[in-house]
Amino acid sequence: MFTEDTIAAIATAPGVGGVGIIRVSGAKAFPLVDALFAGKSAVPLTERPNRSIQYGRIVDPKTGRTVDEVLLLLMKGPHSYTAEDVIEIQCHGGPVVVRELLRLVLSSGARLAEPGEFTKRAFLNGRIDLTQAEAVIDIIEANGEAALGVAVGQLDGTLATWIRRLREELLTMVARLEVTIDYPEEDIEEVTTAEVAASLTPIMADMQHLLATAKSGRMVREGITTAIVGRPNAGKSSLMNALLRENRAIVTDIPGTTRDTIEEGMTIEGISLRLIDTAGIRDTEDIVEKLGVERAKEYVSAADIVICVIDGSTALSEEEKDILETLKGRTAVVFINKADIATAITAEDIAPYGPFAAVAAISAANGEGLDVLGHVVKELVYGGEVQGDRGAMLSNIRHINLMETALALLTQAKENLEAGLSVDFIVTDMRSAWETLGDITGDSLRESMVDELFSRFCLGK
Ligand SMILES: Nc1nc2c(c(=O)[nH]1)N(C=O)[C@@H](CNc1ccc(C(=O)N[C@@H](CCC(=O)O)C(=O)O)cc1)CN2
Ligand SMILES: Nc1nc2c(ncn2[C@@H]2O[C@H](COP(=O)(O)OP(=O)(O)OP(=O)(O)O)[C@@H](O)[C@H]2O)c(=O)[nH]1
Ligand SMILES: [Mg+2]
Repeated sequence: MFTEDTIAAIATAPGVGGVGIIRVSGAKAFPLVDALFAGKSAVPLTERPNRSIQYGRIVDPKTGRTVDEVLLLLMKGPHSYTAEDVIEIQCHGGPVVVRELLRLVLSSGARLAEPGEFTKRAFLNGRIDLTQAEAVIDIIEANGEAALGVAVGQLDGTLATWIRRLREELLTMVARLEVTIDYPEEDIEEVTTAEVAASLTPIMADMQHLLATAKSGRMVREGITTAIVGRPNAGKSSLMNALLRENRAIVTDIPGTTRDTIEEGMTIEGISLRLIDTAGIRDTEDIVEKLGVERAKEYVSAADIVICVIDGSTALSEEEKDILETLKGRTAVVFINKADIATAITAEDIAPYGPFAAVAAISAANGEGLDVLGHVVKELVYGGEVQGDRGAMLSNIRHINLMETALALLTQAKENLEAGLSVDFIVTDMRSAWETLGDITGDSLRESMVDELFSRFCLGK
């Protein structure tokens, strides 16, 4: 265990709430809080049952005044969140009470915790690995039920277990190769290199399998950028409002109403979407509208999903045909809008420009047909071979990059093995791959990386 400062912070969100929590962690947590606590019993907190709840008051020792009526949660290390002695002071949830209690704890010898420091201690004390610590941030920042599911899955250590197994297997192979360096008898080396090359194959397949989850993992974790495009007056802003169920964007019957892009978040099937309403695409002399049209095109090229809104009350215009042409190879949904008043365009008219993820007649005015979007989102995220919640999943770009690097190193090592290159080269690449995988879990500890990572946490976590 680390003999470090005792740290304290407010663990609950700022503002008014039912209960507020001040968390104290470190070797002095128990005596420090004891000096402020007054309950019925005179038994010191250290001698009371571990993991018990104690009722009493927090009293300012300088003035003798009661600050609040509280419950204390006693958790002795190593079985606590930080794996150190932890006391939580649960008080009434007002900003002033919470601040006063924190002030008292700090003036009694605790130091204000840095952002993420409680979780960092849990990591440094070996209770959790880096992927689990990152899962804690992801749980807090989850943008929808799906992202929460992925984060909770990572918190239980599934990903870490996978990676540790891969590392063990690599290390075994490295050891076998190193023997041939020490005893360079030709025949042993030949047999060993052939065997190692063969056993690299399933390891690399596992890594590829894990990387195959990355695309959907990332979309779930980060949300899906969805751009709404179409010609002026097609009903893009009306669609945006219908999806959000609020009058967010201005709607008029004047073509060219939306000039700048408008962004808003929503969840669909538990997955977070970043909806972007854009300026109707047309040739225009108006400088502001022209810039809006350029911006619309940029957003379309960067989007995960493009929703193309077509005005279904009149025949397909040349502008609309051009827009449809630009969607080749994209995940695109074509909504033939205004189905409540007319159906001058059918799905068959659109099909030749496809394939599209979906083509549907809708009405932004009455909401008809909009549920198609949910199916498209689900198919995009969970479709194909990768399922959402089975086994380990990669969703964090840091993990994805490291996994790709490790795989590239092993690919190199395998090629070199097969080409009969010196075993020293191969061992170097395999060791690098082993270290790189260790950066994912934090087993190959690099301090600057760890500091950077925990600084992204919020205070009190
Ligand atoms: N009041 C409160 N609620 C909270 C937390 C907290 O710290 N305090 N947590 C976080 O902020 C989360 C819970 N996470 C926790 C994780 C591990 C341990 C813990 O004591 N682990 C020990 C004992 C495990 C056991 O009893 O099986 C261990 O791992 O050894 C506690 C909380 C969510 N809710
Ligand atoms: N009947 C009917 N009218 C609609 C529907 N959707 C939009 N409209 C009308 O079409 C006109 C244009 O709607 P907007 O949502 O502003 O169109 P837009 O595509 O955002 O237009 P720009 O911002 O100019 O590019 C408005 O008068 C809307 O009331 C629909 O589903 N049915
Ligand atoms: Mg608009």
